Amino acid sequence: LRGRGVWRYKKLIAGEYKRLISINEGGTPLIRSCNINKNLYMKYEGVNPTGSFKDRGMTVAVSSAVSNGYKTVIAASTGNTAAAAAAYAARAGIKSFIVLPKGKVALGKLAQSILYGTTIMEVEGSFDVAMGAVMKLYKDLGIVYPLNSFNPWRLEGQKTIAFEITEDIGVPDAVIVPVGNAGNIYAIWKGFTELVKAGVTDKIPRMIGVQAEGASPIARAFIEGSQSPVFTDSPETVATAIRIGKPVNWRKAMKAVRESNGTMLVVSDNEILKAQRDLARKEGVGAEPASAASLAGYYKALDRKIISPDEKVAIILTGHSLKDPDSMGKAETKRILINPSFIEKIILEEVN
Ligand SMILES: Cc1ncc(COP(=O)(O)O)c(/C=C/C(=O)C(=O)O)c1O
Repeated sequence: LRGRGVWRYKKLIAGEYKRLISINEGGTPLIRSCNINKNLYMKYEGVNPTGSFKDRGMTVAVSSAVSNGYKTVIAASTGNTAAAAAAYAARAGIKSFIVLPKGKVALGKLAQSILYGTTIMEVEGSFDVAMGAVMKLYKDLGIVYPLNSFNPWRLEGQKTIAFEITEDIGVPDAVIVPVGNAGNIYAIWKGFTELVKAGVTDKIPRMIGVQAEGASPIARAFIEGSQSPVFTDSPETVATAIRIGKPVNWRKAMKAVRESNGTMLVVSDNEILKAQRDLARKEGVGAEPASAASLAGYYKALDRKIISPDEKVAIILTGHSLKDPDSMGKAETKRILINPSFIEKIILEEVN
């Protein structure tokens, strides 16, 4: 394997692997902002093989599955876990099943899952109905290997985001992560704590989790200071990747945020869509709405003086814009039907 990406850190990834299933995931660019704030860095996970950070966890989890003789993997998903599970299972030559909330998965992710040839099972209701079914099934059947982020090997892969950021810019003052099922914020925090334990670094960034207003059980609990979240059966947000009402890893997320002296923030769908346009139109970076929640969270953190403009901050852009064409269509831009002879006139009007 080339010396970049997730398996560059093989020695720091727990577990023994007879076989590595890799599509050269990881090693993603950390892009410095040029028009929002020079102290802001964007970890662009959209350039992973299936277009989201999920590939980092999937390479480890599927390598673990095949190394332990599993021939069948399963995952509930809002879309990105599904696409990644399908791709890595295909590469491993094993069968994959994904369970999706019917009609609630962004088009790009559904199309990917179809292309990769997984078996798609759709359920009525939210992602949480799918998650509940998978949890029950793998406990009862035992013949399928679960790929959701309660699977520790997923987190072993995703923690490499922390290693790469540290190699690029050192330990930031804060890291802002969009939170759905809540595995990723914990995995990234775990990565930073392991670097301190290994004596490589001497500080942990403040971990700031961002949830969408209509799907924010953990953020609300954190803000209200209550011990456990109030789950919802009907999460709602344009950021369909994080439209999760009963996050399985909520305890882990709370631990990461509390122990890093971080916080949780709630952002509205409008703030998410504005942030998505800002990423594209100020930085040239195309991200899906859930990813843009981290920029919306950055704006809110600046506004509330949770972060100061001169602090070094990394935001995790978890998925590519192509995942969710419908959300891009919500943006507006000038689009005119013209007679070709008018092109010069229009351009001269626009640029003068
Ligand atoms: C683009 C994007 N951004 C953020 C998250 C939240 O990460 P977690 O808090 O670790 O869940 C997801 C999660 C998606 C799924 O849970 C799934 O694909 O089933 C995502 O796809």
